[in-house]
Amino acid sequence: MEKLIIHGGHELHGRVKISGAKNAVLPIIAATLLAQDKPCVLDEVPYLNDVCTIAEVLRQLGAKVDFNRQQHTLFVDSTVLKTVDAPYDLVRKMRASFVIMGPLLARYGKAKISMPGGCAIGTRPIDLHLKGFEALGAEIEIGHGFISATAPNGLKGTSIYLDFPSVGATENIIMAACMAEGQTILENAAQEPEIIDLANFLNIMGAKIRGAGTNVIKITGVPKLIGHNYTIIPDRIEAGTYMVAVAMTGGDIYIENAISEHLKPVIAKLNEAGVKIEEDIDGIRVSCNKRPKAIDIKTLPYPGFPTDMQAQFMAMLTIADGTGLVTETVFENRFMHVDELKRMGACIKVDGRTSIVEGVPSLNGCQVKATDLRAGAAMVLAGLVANGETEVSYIHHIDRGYDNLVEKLCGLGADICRVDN
Ligand SMILES: CC(=O)N[C@H]1[C@@H](OP(=O)(O)OP(=O)(O)OC[C@H]2O[C@@H](n3ccc(=O)[nH]c3=O)[C@H](O)[C@@H]2O)O[C@H](CO)[C@@H](O)[C@@H]1O
Ligand SMILES: C=C(OP(=O)(O)O)C(=O)O
Repeated sequence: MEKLIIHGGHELHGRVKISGAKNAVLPIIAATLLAQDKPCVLDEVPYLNDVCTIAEVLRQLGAKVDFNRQQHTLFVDSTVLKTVDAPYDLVRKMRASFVIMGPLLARYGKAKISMPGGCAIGTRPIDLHLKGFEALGAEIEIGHGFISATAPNGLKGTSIYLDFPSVGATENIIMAACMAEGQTILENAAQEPEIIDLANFLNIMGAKIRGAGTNVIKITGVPKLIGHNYTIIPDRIEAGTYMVAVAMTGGDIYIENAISEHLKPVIAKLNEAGVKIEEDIDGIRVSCNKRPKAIDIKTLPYPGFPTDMQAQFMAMLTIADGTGLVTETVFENRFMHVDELKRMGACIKVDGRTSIVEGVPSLNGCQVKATDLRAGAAMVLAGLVANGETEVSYIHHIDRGYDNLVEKLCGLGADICRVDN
């Protein structure tokens, strides 16, 4: 089993370049399934386990997929597919692969996908995706671990109100509606930058989508989409993770590619904690020369504070000056990092959806595990400031979402390596 070994206590200095966004590239790779003519070439594709998994899902459907890891490009030719069935062994590896249902349904009027199931951070139902498909005229059947959707006469545009601004449901419904007859109006839609990136890609392929990035998205169906090249936006959560790293270790780094517009709540909260942040068009400079101040955070859908930054901020609060409250409203079980942080000497009490984090002067390195992707990032951050050695296991979770983490942190002066034993 691979592990990360970290020796804490090094300030971070230098430059780090942010990779393409995991949560943008995954639905965009799914969207390539809509291209009936011409292949797509995606640029700034991060090398992540999740990208490899969805690429494999597309290969199983019959697409030709070639991932050039060095160039960060992904070639996808989905013009001819051989099946619309996605098997359990791949979908279970990554919930986000369920986002292929919308494009398959739009293009073929049918799709059969293994139930994605829950994951460590919550039960993560897909009822909103399915209600959207049904509103567009699809019939849904669930049985034997699979979800089948059929629309033999094609999908028809309609009005859909999402009970919650689900990111995945917004993406799946946009893609399903792209080739539906007439107009679809999606209300209470998710507004994340990754939704805008998906809509931009679909529009370049010939779709007619307006309003992405607001809570009302209008999609006018078109008969056909054509493959195109596209560059993925930088990963705001990766950028935010490096920002918190400096807040914890001290130092001064420049984060190339980071888009401050996408990081407003993260920047506001770091400012409140006393971290210095300077924004320009090429990136963000972050510096810190004292212990961060305790702050309160509450996760919310975009443009609120991102749940995918909650664990990293909690790691920061464990060594902050004062007591901070962390309230998680998006996922019901996203506090698994608490027990791991406590192993390192953190002082945290959980009360329902809120954690009360009393900052301690220092953490102590020990053996901990990555219980999910961002919890794993939080353990790495804690290890960067802890006394002595921290060993983080179950790092396959971290490899789902951080491109070249070890190399990037070493480049900033951290003492971290990957070992296999
Ligand atoms: C690949 C990807 O983009 N993943 C992101 C996406 O996940 P994902 O798209 O799964 O997140 P959603 O926005 O759908 O989920 C948010 C909440 O809505 C609930 N829900 C969702 C769908 C549904 O049909 N029914 C339902 O009840 C979920 O259980 C959860 O409690 O957005 C999350 C919220 O910002 C992020 O943490 C994930 O990193
Ligand atoms: C929860 C996350 O991702 P996913 O939806 O892919 O599990 C995440 O990126 O933190």
